Amino acid sequence: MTTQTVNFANYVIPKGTTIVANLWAVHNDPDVWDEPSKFKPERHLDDKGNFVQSKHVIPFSVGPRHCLGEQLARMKIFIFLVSMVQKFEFLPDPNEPDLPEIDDGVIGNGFFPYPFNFVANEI
Ligand code: HEM
Repeated sequence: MTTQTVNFANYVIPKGTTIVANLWAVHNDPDVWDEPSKFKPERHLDDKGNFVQSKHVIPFSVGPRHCLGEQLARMKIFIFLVSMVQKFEFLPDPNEPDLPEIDDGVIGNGFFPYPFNFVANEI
């Protein structure tokens, strides 16, 4: 929250305004990412297939107010996803095979895809 009125890039931000960083814009910056709205996990691999960390991927934000729960969240997401893909095969719902576009969704506190159904078959 601004503690005083701020002049920034031709905008006047009044005292007491809550500021939220637009991390979606960072993750979809066409100056950094080739076709940012396309699902291309290989963009994070080098030519030997090793993962390459990028300073432009900041879902937990950066700086003094970055997420305090980052390590816990990363561990939980890893354990959850690995457990799921070890036990299930995920397939599109045959009754609704068209998945929503990856860049189409609802903007709020984050950017969320529209709901869709899928089938999980136990392996
Ligand atoms: C995928 C999961 C999560 C994501 C993507 C995420 C993301 C973020 C982001 C972007 C911020 C900075 C918000 C801002 O601009 O002020 C933040 C702050 C924070 N997060 Fe998370 N978070 C996650 C999970 C968690 C968990 C599991 C915890 C606690 C158990 C947590 C605790 C916090 C706290 C305490 C702050 C405030 C830090 C401060 O203002 O100094 N987060 N988080």
